[in-house]
Amino acid sequence: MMSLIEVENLKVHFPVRGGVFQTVKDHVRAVDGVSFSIEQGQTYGLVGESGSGKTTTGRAIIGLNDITSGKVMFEGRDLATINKKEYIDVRKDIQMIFQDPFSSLNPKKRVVDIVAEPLRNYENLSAKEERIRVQELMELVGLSPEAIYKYPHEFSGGQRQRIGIARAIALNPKLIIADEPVSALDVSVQAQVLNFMREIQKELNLTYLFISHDLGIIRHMCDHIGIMYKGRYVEHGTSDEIFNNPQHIYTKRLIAAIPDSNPRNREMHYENRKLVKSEYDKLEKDFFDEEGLPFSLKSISATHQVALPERG
Ligand SMILES: Nc1ncnc2c1ncn2[C@@H]1O[C@H](COP(=O)(O)OP(=O)(O)OP(=O)(O)O)[C@@H](O)[C@H]1O
Repeated sequence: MMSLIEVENLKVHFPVRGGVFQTVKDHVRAVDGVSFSIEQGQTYGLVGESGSGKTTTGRAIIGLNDITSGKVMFEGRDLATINKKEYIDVRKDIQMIFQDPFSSLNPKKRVVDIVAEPLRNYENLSAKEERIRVQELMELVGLSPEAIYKYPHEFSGGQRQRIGIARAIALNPKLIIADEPVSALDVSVQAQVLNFMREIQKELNLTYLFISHDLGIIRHMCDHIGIMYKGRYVEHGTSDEIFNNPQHIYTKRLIAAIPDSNPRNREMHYENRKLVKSEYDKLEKDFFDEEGLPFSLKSISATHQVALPERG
C-alpha cells in the first residue's frame, strides 16, 4: 500500500548570525536526517524532549519552515517539485492543530469566522452555505451549533481545542499534523480531547502526525513512533516494539518517566526509574557514534528490562 506521506532524510538547519554584519556563524541543526512514512488512517508519533526538532519537522512538512535537504512526498508527489496549483491542492489536504488553543484562536473573531477561514480561502460558499457548514462542523466536534456567534473566551480550554479541530477538518483534509494538541489543557480534559481525536480519525479516515513530549500520550494515540533527540532519531518502530522492547537508553528513560496508574507498582516503578536514570547519566548524552548512528543500550552495558507502566 502506498504511504500517504513519506519523509526522506529531512534536514532543517537554521543559520545563526552574529557580528556587526550579521554574517552566518553557524547553524542550528534542528532536524538532521529524519525519515518516516505514514499510511492512510494511521497515526505516527514524534516524541522527544523540548528542542529535539519535533515542531520543526511538522512545520517543514506543511511549508512553514524551509527544508535544507531531503524530500517530502505526499501521495507520491514530491512537494518541492510540484507546481503552484498542485501545491495549493496539497495544502488543503494537510492541516495543523496547534498546541495552545488559547493563543491559536483569534480572540477578536467569532467562532463562525475562525472555523470558516479555511473555507473562505478554498471554497466559494454563500453566507448561508458557510453558516450551515460551520454548524455541521460544530456538531461534529461535539459543540452546540448555536455557539457559532460566540468568541473564543466564552469556551473552556477543551472546547477551544475542539474549535481548533473543527477549523482543521473544515476542508476534509487527509493528514493532520497535531503539535502537542493537549499539552496546554488540564489533565482531566486531555483524555477527552485525545479520545475525540481518535473518534473523528475513524469517522473521517484521517491520518495523524502526532507530536508530543509525553510518551504516555504517544502510546495512547500512535501506531508507529519515532524517538527524536537533537534533530535525529535514536530509535523508531511500531508502538509495540518501542514499548515492549525499547533498545535505546533514551527511549527507556522516557518510558520510565511515564507515571504508573497502578499504586501497587509504584515502588518497582520508582526503582526502575532510578536504574534507568543512572544508566542514562553514565552516557553523558553521547548517543551517537562517529557515523551518527545511535548507540543501543545493548552495546553499552548489560540490558535490564524496563517495566512497562500500566495504562491510565
Ligand atoms: N526559526 C528558528 N530559528 C532558529 N532556531 C530555531 C528556529 N525554530 C526552532 N529552532 C531551534 O531548533 C531546535 C528544535 O526546535 P523545535 O521547536 O523543533 O523542537 P521541539 O522538539 O518541537 O521542542 P518544543 O517541544 O520545545 O517545541 C531548537 O534548538 C530550537 O531553538
